[in-house]
Amino acid sequence: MLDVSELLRPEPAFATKPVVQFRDYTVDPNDRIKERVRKLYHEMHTKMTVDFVKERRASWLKFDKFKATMMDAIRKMSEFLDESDPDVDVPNIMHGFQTAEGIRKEHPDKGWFQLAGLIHDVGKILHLYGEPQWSTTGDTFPVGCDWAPSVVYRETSFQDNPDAKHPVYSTKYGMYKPRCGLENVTMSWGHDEYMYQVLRHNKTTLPDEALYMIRFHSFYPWHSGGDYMHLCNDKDLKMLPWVLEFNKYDLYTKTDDDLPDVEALTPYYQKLIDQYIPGVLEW
Ligand SMILES: O[C@H]1[C@H](O)[C@@H](O)[C@H](O)[C@@H](O)[C@H]1O
Ligand SMILES: [Fe+2]
Ligand SMILES: [Fe+2]
Repeated sequence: MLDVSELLRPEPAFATKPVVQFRDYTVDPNDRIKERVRKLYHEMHTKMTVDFVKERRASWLKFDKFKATMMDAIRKMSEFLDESDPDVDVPNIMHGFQTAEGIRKEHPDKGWFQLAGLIHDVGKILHLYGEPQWSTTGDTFPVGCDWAPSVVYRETSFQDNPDAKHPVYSTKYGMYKPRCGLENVTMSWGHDEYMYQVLRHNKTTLPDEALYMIRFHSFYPWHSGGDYMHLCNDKDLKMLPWVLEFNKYDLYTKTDDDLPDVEALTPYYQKLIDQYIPGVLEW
């Protein structure tokens, strides 16, 4: 018999555990990691307003905070543990290399894709320079319009967000026009948008597909939830398959057990950095 679920989203052979065990956001007060995750999103969903995002963008998008090469920034991720992630309990540097190596195995010819895998979460360096975890990590969603049903903890964690009472922001389209395109949508502030903007500011030669994956990889309510399609234009729909291809490696290579040998892999990825985003960058 044909199993339709396999047609919809085939389970990748490389997944480090059964796919249903990833992204488990059920609530369990006795589970240390589940409580860590729930509390982080509660704070995010309470405080992530249009005004907050405007203010953070105005500050971070000056790129006057520090200077570092991409490899230095990657190495900094060994000091960072993502508290929003139910599937990872080791420093984030491991996850970057796991993602990149997963991509490299199946797309050996696409250096740009592998590099996108390595750097996609490096925007979390925000936290090492003062940004709280709740506005650095976690899934993203548009601000300035109603929160869609597939946002995690949608029913229980937005009650105290001031935008819930706003006459425009609380409506389906909010401050947006139908099919305005995601590039014209203001996303919740976090590591995706920051990394995308850092790459552009520093004139990366990575292709559009890579930039798009990086910018929207945490937008699960869209790429996996199927929500917010009313804000998408043709470009977004054309890019969606790339975001989903990226997501396979981002999510299913996560494991705390089989950790990559960062030193041994560094020379290979340094070459890709030299090709696509060389030198000292402004952050
Ligand atoms: O907890 C994770 C983590 O913060 C990831 O980096 C982000 O991309 C995911 O969307 C989120 O669920
Ligand atoms: Fe991420
Ligand atoms: Fe990631």
